[in-house]
Amino acid sequence: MVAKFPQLYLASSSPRRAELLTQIGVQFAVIDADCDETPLPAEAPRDYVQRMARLKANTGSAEMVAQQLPLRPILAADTAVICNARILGKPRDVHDAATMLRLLSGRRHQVLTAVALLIPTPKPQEWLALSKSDVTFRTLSEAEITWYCRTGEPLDKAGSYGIQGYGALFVTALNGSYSGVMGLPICETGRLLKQAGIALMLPTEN
Ligand SMILES: Cc1cn([C@H]2C[C@H](O)[C@@H](COP(=O)(O)OP(=O)(O)OP(=O)(O)O)O2)c(=O)[nH]c1=O
Repeated sequence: MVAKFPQLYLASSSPRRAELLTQIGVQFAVIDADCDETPLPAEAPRDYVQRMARLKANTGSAEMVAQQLPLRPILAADTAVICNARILGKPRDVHDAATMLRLLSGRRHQVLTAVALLIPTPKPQEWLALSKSDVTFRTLSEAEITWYCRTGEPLDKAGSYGIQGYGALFVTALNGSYSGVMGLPICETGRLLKQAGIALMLPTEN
């Protein structure tokens, strides 16, 4: 995504995040924010996603400086699935994906997405938001898990499913933010952008 006059940089390789940001009319350019996503020993899930979102935003900021790009706000996010107190990130391979799906089968889990917004100038500032959603899966058969893993959809997604894809076939209930589960909670992101003074194409308030 290359906007001619970007309002901000999206520090993310997630096509879903770019899609959701486009949905709300933000002009942005994508910047690299590759970092180590290993949770710390005994790290609480909400601390983990918030730390990751901030780390991605800071990595994006360092990249912006290294590439001598014009200084702009940097937005980043992190999504994790929490089930039985375990943090489920993206699977290592199809076997890992199948193990995660067996764990999620017939259960309710939580999806946490943290969003970080870094304003580099004139005075560096950081804003954070957290979206929490509960998602319930129906019971999945082994044949369904095998089929779903073969679609390739689980491989780049936290918890090994995409609510916006075939994964929706497994979801019996969602309490929270659909966009948050997909990787970028729109309402919370809009609020952060507004707090930071980044204009959205919304009607002006009197
Ligand atoms: C649960 C769920 C996750 N996901 C995705 C959102 C995120 O892209 C991904 C979680 O991994 P993240 O590490 O949050 O993000 P990412 O590695 O894809 O991208 P980046 O760090 O560069 O921003 O899982 C869905 O697309 N649908 C879903 O239903």
